[in-house]
Amino acid sequence: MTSDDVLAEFRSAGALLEGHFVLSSGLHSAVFLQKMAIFTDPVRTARVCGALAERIEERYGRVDYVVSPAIGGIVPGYETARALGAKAIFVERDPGKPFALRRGFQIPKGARAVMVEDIVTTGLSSRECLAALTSEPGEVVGAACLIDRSGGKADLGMPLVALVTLDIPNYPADQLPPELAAIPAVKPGSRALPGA
Ligand SMILES: O=P(O)(O)OC[C@H]1O[C@H](OP(=O)(O)OP(=O)(O)O)[C@H](O)[C@@H]1O
Ligand SMILES: O=C(O)c1cc(=O)[nH]c(=O)[nH]1
Ligand SMILES: [Mg+2]
Repeated sequence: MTSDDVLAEFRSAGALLEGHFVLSSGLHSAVFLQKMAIFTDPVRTARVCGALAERIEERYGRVDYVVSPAIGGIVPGYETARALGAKAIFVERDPGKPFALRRGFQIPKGARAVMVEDIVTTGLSSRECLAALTSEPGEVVGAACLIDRSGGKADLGMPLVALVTLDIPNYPADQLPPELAAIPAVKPGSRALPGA
């Protein structure tokens, strides 16, 4: 699947939104990739995650576990794990707490794990997910995502395989371009904003 094919999936699913969005990082953007519009369609999700699994296998070889950050990472993590023949687990957080593995999830000794994220913007959620895995007995061999919207600039401290790389502008709240400031902002994701 080429980048254009993946973007065509996002477009035809209605997942490419334009407006004024507050992202998980607190940055603002005129573009939002509403991945849930993809994940509500299991057949489309299998197509896209199957392509990601191929890239993961090419880059990292055998993968036993896929670990994803909740909520957005759970469905693509599961579907990518299915295509890889791996297990799927996720990290989640209690309000105000860091990501953690719960529910008896672990990466056992000798297992090779890949962190699968839906969208990477600043890489913050991915880094927080990886930080929750450092004391696991198994090895995290790399990271992957459907769309890296940082233009390849996000630093996860380990290799990142992206199905598509885009460079989409983001703005701090006090540096909005006038056309964005003129539109009321919405915050689609699950991370609480500071002070909320
Ligand atoms: O690279 P970053 O700057 O961290 O941004 C990307 C993150 O933002 C979204 O999660 P969000 O916290 O909005 O919640 P969700 O997973 O419930 O959609 C998305 O699922 C990524 O996890
Ligand atoms: O940075 C984010 O929070 C983010 C951006 C995006 O395009 N899609 C998404 O689900 N989250
Ligand atoms: Mg997320």
